[in-house]
Amino acid sequence: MDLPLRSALSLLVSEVASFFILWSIIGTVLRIAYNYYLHPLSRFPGPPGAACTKLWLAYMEVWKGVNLTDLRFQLHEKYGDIVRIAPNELHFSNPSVYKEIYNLGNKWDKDHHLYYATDLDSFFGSPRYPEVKLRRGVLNPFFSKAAIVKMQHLVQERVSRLSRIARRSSDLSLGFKCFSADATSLYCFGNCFDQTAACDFNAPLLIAMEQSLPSFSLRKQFGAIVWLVRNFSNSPITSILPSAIRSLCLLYNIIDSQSQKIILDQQKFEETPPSNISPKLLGSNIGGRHSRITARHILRESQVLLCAGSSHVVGTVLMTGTYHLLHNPEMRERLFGELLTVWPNLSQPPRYETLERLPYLTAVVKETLRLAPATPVGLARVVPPEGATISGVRIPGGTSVSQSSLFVHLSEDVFVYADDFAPERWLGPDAAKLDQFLVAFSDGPRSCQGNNLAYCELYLGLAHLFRRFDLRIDESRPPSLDWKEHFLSYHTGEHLHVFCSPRSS
Ligand code: HEM
Repeated sequence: MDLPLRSALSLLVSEVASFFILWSIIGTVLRIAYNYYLHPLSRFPGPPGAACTKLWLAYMEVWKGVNLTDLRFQLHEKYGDIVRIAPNELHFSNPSVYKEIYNLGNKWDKDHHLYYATDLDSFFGSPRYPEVKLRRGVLNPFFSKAAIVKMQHLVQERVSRLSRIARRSSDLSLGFKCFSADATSLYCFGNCFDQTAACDFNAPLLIAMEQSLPSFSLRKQFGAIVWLVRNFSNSPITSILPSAIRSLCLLYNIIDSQSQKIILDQQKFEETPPSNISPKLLGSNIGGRHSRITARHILRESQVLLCAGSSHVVGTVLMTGTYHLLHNPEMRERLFGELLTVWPNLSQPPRYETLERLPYLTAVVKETLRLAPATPVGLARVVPPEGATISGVRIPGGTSVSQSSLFVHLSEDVFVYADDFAPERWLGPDAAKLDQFLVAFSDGPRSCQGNNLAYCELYLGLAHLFRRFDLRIDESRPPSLDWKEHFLSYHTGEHLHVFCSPRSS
């Protein structure tokens, strides 16, 4: 190529590039100006940065390392009950608003900006209610109370194993997660992942799950990460990625191999049908984007059911309850005394239905669910095109709205001394009124589908631990409940190490 032609071409390339750069700068400035001055939400209070761009939240979370839950509380203190936390997003603080957003009448979509960081292919991450309705329908009988009661021996078996394995100074933060992963995998897939067998509960699946949580903030901003992990989790390229994303790749690989086993066993499942989820999902016609569920979908569902849905959350709740009980000897003794009334002989553990009727244990379970930061994130929903009235204010269609359950659970207007662990509050004369404010499983058409299984694991987990063992915190490693929001709560403090001395009778 001769020289004049080459320089003409490079001039053209640089002019086109400058044009696009200039155009995107003008576009960004115009978008920011629109968001700030003309956007339908511009009348709502909030930090100016949040009104201009959703990168403000990313900056606070990723760059400044702020815990989003703390930030929400601070913003409400400064700006009032309704805060514009992103250009198109409102967060509400008044606890009475929760049921206005999350209720059976509102078939509102989940906001895909939040959920694409989970996995849009799983039904948890799938934003549109009509797409998941059929799939929820297929699984409903499987997660019903009656089904859980019938299959409780699977959970009993795993909690007994946890009790056999717990030893001197056990890491119960991990132990509970292992128990829940085992119980859920056994219940859902007929195939126990046997995480409790790992030495000192250092199970690779649970460790990878925990260490991958901080990647959530990045995934939320850069959807490509989810795609990358999903398609290249085995590739050597992953070695150059940040450690939280490497853990996510590892998690995918572990679940992938476990799920392959499930899929291979499918034939066996079909011959022994009653208990597991895979054959019910596999091949069932679910309509929507995917007309039939394939083996690949099972992988996605397994990941959500096992990690986000179950082991991490159930584990966090059990750990929080145990932590508080171990710091309150009177409560521990009261619980033990009540358990003795239905479980006098150690070798004959009661059934779940019996435990469920114990008032104090029930109060402990409720109080634990209230205080544990199970899902601290604001579960964002999109207001339908016709708009909606929330908290007496007209909200335009297309707005993303949310309220973190912590704004209900920690509200002093609802729960007196809300920061204190006080199971007694669930036994007083006003207790029945409080039930509507326990929203750990959320509410409405996208509420937790595994809540019956979760309750079964919580009752059996706490009852077995406190009946079978004399427990004492390992003071050489003082535990802390500190955590940071990464959709779920990421435990940043020391794990709960407990001396577990088996009771003789
Ligand atoms: C204490 C334990 C648990 C808590 C606090 C909890 C809480 C929640 C919450 C708040 C949601 C709503 C999420 C959203 O709106 O995006 C949810 C959804 C879900 N949970 Fe749970 N969960 C627990 C245990 C379980 C268990 C054991 C399972 C089953 C193995 C399970 C399965 C699910 C599923 C499938 C969904 C998605 C429902 C949908 O998107 O339509 N969860 N859970």
